[in-house]
Amino acid sequence: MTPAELKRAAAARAVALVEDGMRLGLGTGSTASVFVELLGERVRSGLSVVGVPTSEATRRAAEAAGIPLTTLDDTPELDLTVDGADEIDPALRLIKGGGGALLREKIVAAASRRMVVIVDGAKRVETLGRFPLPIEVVSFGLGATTRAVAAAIRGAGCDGPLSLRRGADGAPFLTDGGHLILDAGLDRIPDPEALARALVAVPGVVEHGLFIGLATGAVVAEAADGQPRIVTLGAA
Ligand SMILES: O=C[C@H](O)[C@H](O)[C@H](O)COP(=O)(O)O
Repeated sequence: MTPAELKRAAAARAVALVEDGMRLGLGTGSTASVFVELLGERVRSGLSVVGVPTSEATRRAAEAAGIPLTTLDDTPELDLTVDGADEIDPALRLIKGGGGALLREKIVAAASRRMVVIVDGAKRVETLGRFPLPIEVVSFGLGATTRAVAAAIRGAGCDGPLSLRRGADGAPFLTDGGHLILDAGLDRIPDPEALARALVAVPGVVEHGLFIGLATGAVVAEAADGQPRIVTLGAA
């Protein structure tokens, strides 16, 4: 089974959780984009929902799929957000932001009663940190902010290189909010809560990719005898 087939299986299972009239958060990334595509098929068959996209890319995909969109200004409380993740641990703690959408994703997840994560089995880890942790920062004061972030990371019992994310053209990657991303190669994050607290205390840090206490469930698609096997975690 390819990762793409597993992502599709997880997304298909999550689409079945959507009920008529729901207000949805629409995640970002390759797995969430399959969810948006499949949700669009249900909408075109008569399902009535509204969605808040977590990125400009998802906005474009949702519009193309015919999904009615709203904003958190008009719809400040959502019923369900479905989103991918870069890592998920047994406590449903996540690393997100590999695609740079972590800020809007976290705002949307926090506004949702439920957040269901859709991943292929390779994203499951015992300890978060193998995937570099994205940290969104403002460009003003980047040198000083980077030093302060490094100190916060060490203070939380972690260590590893910080690198400024760049696009394919070599220029610094800019998020939808116009910010920069530092990727922290930590390998292991023994205390994600402590690291999260330390990072948000640094002036210049806008958000980080640790999602703690936000996911209420997960749909994990694993390969078993050439077929996708769905494992659900939490309430999913
Ligand atoms: O910023 C991107 C998001 O957090 C994605 O949900 C995450 O990177 C997972 O993406 P994918 O489903 O493409 O692995």
